[in-house]
Amino acid sequence: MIEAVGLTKRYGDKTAVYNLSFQVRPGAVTGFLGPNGSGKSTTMRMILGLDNPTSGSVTIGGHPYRRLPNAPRQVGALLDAKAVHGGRSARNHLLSLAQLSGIPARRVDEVLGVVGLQDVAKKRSKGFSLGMGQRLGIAAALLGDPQVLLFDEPVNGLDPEGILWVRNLMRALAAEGRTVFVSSHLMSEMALTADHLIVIGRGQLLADMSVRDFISANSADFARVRTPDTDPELREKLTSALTEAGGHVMPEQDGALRVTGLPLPRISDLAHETDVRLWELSPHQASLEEAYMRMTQGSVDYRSTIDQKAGLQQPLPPGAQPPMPVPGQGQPGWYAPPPPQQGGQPFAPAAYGGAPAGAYGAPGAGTANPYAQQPAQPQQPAQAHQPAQVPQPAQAQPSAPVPAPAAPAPAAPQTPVGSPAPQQASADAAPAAPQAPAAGKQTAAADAAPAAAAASAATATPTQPEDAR
Ligand SMILES: Nc1ncnc2c1ncn2[C@@H]1O[C@H](COP(=O)(O)OP(=O)(O)OP(=O)(O)O)[C@@H](O)[C@H]1O
Repeated sequence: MIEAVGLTKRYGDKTAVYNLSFQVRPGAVTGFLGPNGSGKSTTMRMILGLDNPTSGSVTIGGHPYRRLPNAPRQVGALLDAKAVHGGRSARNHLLSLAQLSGIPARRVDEVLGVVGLQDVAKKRSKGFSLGMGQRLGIAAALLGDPQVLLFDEPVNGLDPEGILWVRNLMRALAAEGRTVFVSSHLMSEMALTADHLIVIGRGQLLADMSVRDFISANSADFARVRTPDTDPELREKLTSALTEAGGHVMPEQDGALRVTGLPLPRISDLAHETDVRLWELSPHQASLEEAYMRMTQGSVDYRSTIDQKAGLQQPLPPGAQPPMPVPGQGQPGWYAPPPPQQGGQPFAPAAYGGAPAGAYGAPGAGTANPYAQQPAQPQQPAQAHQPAQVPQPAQAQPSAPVPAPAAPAPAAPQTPVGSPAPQQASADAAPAAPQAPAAGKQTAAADAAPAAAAASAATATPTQPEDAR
């Protein structure tokens, strides 16, 4: 179990993490969510002993990482997949990590197979795509068969098959009783992968609850009502009747109505009484993304502005109107989930069918390796959001966001890990790191542990303390 108590980290006058307390329990996938710059990576680095807390503490199995007996064999992590020595082959990279911790070479080949890189094992990693690099980082995290795993944006750059594979991997690892802590900006993915969520905003805890509770607490159920497209008057008539009855009606871009405040039978009765035919009346629960937007909208530091294209466009002629928003492409200030079955509601994992095969439940074991033919297409990680709004009044948040500290310093943190390799300073630290971090990837944290990279991936020790689980 990972336990943070009053964890605070300041960089000069920038408070990256403030008074954060939470537990990450074994046997579940715990998602770690928060807007850009909210402190997720900083928190993970403190968990791994790469940054010292300004105050508070964080332990794994009751010990700070640096005092964990044989830490590399208990904790695996993927923090920065790009931080590898590009001149080394994937196999040699893993081999060097394995040798540090006495892991047999055959384990290297095992994890290469688990992540689907066996066919490119001898290729230099500098030629790897983003997704292939992520797979290599995940392989390094798995190398030691650790009980505690941390993944910072593990699906970044993975293709759909890779995303599905990571989802199954995380769930399989948790099902084996391991502690799995994973950050992601992909809400739809988190909804399918995580059991529990820890949400932070501006370094402070916003929520610590199950995914189901999080969605219930931060969204309102609503009904979707559609009247015949052929008769717009019916829509107006029904809107008036529903509003008079105390309902809250919002038009959706495709012409349907989103109704809150009235139960479905009442909506049906009102439609009947006003002689309005319905083409649809369906119950809906908001998605995790919508609930997340609602919770974190007050904690977003970096927001897009409208691109005015100053001096680059002809002004509109007098009397001309700017183009209307295109249905389905969104419009500022309005966030409506897509219609059901088109991404608005998470697909049930069972929909993917079939038990995953292979180690850690990796699907497609034994199938052709896509990397032997062509690299994976990187995909956009987090989307740049317009400030999202949902048509419900904001819910009370469990805690107020941290008062905005000093001017934003969006410098991305760098980690010295090429593998999961958190550094270790204790006397029982693993030998010095065999890998030279990629250029520019040296630790930026002045208080990072001295170099003695303990590959987070190391063989499982038969004497792992139970409390490390
Ligand atoms: N070494 C550092 N020195 C100074 N400021 C830092 C350092 N590391 C992080 N910060 C700042 O701390 C804040 C939290 O950063 P962090 O990288 O932990 O956020 P994050 O939630 O991981 O963001 P993202 O989702 O964009 O990866 C940011 O404002 C960042 O600029």
